[in-house]
Amino acid sequence: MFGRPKFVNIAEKISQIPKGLYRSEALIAGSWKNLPQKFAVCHPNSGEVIINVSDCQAEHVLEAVEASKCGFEMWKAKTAKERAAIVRKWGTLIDENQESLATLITLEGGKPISESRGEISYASSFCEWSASQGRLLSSESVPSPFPDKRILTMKQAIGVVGMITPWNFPAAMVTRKAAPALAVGCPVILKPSEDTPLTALALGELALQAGIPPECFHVLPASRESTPSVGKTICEHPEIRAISFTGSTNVGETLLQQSASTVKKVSMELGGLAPFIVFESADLAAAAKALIAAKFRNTGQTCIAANNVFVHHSVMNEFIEIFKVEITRLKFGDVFDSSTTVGCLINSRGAQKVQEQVREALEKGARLHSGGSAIDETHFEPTLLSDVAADASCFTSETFGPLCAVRAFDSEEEVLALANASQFGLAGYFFSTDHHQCFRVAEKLEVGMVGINSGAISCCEAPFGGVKKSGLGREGGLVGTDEFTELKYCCFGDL
Ligand SMILES: NC(=O)c1ccc[n+]([C@@H]2O[C@H](COP(=O)([O-])OP(=O)(O)OC[C@H]3O[C@@H](n4cnc5c(N)ncnc54)[C@H](O)[C@@H]3O)[C@@H](O)[C@H]2O)c1
Ligand SMILES: O=CCCC(=O)O
Repeated sequence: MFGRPKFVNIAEKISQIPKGLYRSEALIAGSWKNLPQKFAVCHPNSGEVIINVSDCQAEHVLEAVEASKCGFEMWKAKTAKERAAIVRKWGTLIDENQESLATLITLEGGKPISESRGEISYASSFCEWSASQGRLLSSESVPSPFPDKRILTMKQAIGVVGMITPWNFPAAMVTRKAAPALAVGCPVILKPSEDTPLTALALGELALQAGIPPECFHVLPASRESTPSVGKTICEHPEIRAISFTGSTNVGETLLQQSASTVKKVSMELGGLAPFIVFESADLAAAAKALIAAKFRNTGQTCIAANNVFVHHSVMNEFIEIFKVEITRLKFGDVFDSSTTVGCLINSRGAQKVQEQVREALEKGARLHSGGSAIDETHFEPTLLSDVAADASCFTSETFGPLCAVRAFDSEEEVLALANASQFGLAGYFFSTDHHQCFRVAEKLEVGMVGINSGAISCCEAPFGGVKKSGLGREGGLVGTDEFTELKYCCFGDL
């Protein structure tokens, strides 16, 4: 099960990607800018440098804003149908280049290649969905209380939008934001994660090929050092009317503060601490399979990953035995092998965090059933702990790695209190065959998304987002375009 990761021949992988999709320059107003300052993008599997990428600064944000101002006038003047055709084409091109884009994700993010292919399908689905959504922006007429007046509301594109995205879904987090923004008429200035800019730059090339005007899609890679000033410039620029961020809650808080002076519309998809509850009536085999999906997808580096697993004490032993068998089915190792299901962590800090959480949980009395150790700097064995103390750090903070931490509970009230004690509220999951309980618990869990007898909840048709410190706003679903529109009320008088 736990094979050693294989050496990846980076040059050979790159040679399989069409030249136009392998970019290291910034994309501003349709020009590929080879900037003198660069930063290294590495393959997390080995730490080897893939390529040095142009490092944008605050001045590049200003350049992109200037272009976007003209872009906005031109793009919003198009019909929704014209924009939809272009956004849909972007999705088609993403699908057509699935293998190249998946290779980039795996090279720079270390995601197992089969999951990277899945991410590309997920990413393109937001283009197709948003293209349709853009055509359905509705106006409403509400009966007026005055006989000579009429009330009409309309949704209008908000303007230039700044976007900052994470490394864990370097394609899907871009299209989940950019496709709806573009579909309603907003230009996009994107700052991708410093760990995974290559996927975003390839998406930029495909956006140009699809016909998105050069003034309307800019990709500004920036190093860890340059990112704070690039982010601050995006947040404080008065011409950028909305910011859409996905990433950690700490950074989200900073961006919220920085956006205050220009009173921007903010959309924040932040960290989670998802409870996964197995009630006594649950189908344990189904729950174990779902927990594998909810925990180990992207090697545990998912904002909606099951983090705090609660199992009713009456089924605990049986559940652990079933789940241990499921863990042995995971295939850990070479990220370019299509059968690999668990890959590497984004960097050595990710692996050290998991190691530290395991050490502390064991010290506090947890039992180790499987895994428990790092294989090398970025690879950590899929790990199962039970009897985890409620105050262990793997229960109080996002693990973001292949560690499954379980504790027992006695009653529905107790487990809801434990689950809702968190400051976070992104996703939650539970398994039960008692339909009364299903409704009760779904209503009482303080999260933005609930999986009821399901561990896989993401799709473009559903509204993605959290409550409490997990964020503000929703992406996808019927409301995904709302983040990029303003509601205008028109009062027609003297009629
Ligand atoms: N809710 C969601 O939809 C969702 C989705 C994916 C990831 N996440 C969360 O993201 C986190 C992991 O991703 P990460 O490590 O890339 O998060 P991160 O917050 O460190 O980085 C996210 C992005 O913010 C940028 N950034 C960092 N500091 C900044 C600053 N001072 N100003 C402006 N930008 C800055 C980074 O360069 C990156 O592009 C986890 O907490 C995870 O739960 C949430
Ligand atoms: O990591 C967060 C995004 C994952 C998802 O969209 O399912």
